[in-house]
Amino acid sequence: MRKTEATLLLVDDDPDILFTLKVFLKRFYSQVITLNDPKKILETLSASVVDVVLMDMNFKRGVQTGAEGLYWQKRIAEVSPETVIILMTAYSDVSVAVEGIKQGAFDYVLKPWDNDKLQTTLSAAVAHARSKKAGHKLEKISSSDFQAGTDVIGQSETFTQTLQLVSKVADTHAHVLLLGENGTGKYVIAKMLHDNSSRKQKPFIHVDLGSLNENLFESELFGYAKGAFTDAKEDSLGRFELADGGTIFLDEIGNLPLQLQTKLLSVLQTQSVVRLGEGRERKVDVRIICATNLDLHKEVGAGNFRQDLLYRINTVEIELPALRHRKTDIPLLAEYYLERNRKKYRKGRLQFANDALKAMENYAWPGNIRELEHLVERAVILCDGSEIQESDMRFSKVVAQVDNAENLNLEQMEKQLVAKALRKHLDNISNAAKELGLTRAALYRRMEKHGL
Ligand SMILES: Nc1ncnc2c1ncn2[C@@H]1O[C@H](COP(=O)(O)OP(=O)(O)OP(=O)(O)O)[C@@H](O)[C@H]1O
Repeated sequence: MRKTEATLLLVDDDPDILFTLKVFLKRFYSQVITLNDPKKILETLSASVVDVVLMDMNFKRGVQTGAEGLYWQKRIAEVSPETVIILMTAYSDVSVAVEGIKQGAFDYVLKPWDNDKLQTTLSAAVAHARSKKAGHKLEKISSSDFQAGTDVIGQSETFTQTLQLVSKVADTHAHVLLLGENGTGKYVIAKMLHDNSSRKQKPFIHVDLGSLNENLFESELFGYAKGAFTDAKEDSLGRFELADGGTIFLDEIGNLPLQLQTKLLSVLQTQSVVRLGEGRERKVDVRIICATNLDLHKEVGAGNFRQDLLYRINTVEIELPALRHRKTDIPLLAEYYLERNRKKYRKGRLQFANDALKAMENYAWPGNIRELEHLVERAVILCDGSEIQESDMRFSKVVAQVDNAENLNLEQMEKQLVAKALRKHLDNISNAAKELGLTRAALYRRMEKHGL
């Protein structure tokens, strides 16, 4: 078994407990440090990057108040805010551990511990430590090296809660359903779930179900045997088999026609696929993550989506907030994309004027982060001076009214926006899609839906 790259720090005054824990945890984690004296915690944190501290709450014989544990928890948070803390306590002292959680500890473990439960808690804590680090990169925004598409930006309360949920479920087998408007980061979060799971060394396969027609659906997902149809010159693996041992991300699942939903359900039930033109079942070990911008519960009510399929895929539902509902993240994201594009287009010093930042915060962002990304990129390209003004941002006027018009029928609003973008770009799909913050496939689907 491959060990997870993570450093754990175990603190307990009982050497036997430290020894037993260390022997067990060394099987799973690359580095396990032990301390029998909490006074050495701060020194250790300054010498090593510690992902998770697992700490007893009482260090003096006969003292069971937990006050020491709470004290050290606070000190750890001050010197190493990215480190995640798990408290260890006896059953009789759970109330103190709960107080620790209120003060920011990730979780607590009861003594005597159960090895499986301990390992589950620790792996969730390690995943959480990773997402904390990802969020923390923000503070280094002007100096960090950006890697296209890999940073997950956001510190608002709403988004932090989402990340906490992500870290809790990442390293489990739970099927996850990601909900949220276009461009809210469903793909990014799906990848994050995979990267923080024990499947991370195996493939992450993305399938845009909305762009597969009925003919392609089976051959793409389940594969085919040579001769299954005219162009099938040789055997071919489907996406499920490609994802074996890893994760398959079924995007736009809400757009899957009913007859294909039945086929997908059968794969999920049997955990096996049958290649087109072949009789035998092939077992696959795949974690399923699905995403949609539709309200699937409503779609079930309307008879457009199978309830049994919904229950198969939504063990955990994670709702990604629209950008207009995480306003404090707008300047962070804008700065992030400004810096990235400034480097990409080799521009010198460049910053947002106050009016541009204000306008961004007040804008409705119907295309969410993808729209912001495109708008900032365009502004960086077009801006001649060293300050991006509101006028460089080119917000869509109709879109700007969306927030005030939230009570209006969203379908009508969407139709209006799509029609306007098409008119403006003289039916050029790529440009209209870019302006709306949609993929070309997503725009086509909306055109079809609204009969445009
Ligand atoms: N938290 C984030 N920090 C930085 N960039 C982000 C974040 N979330 C999303 N993005 C960027 O926003 C864009 C859209 O994200 P993504 O494709 O994950 O959204 P989506 O919800 O899957 O969209 P759609 O529903 O249209 O498929 C991507 O370029 C992505 O890199």
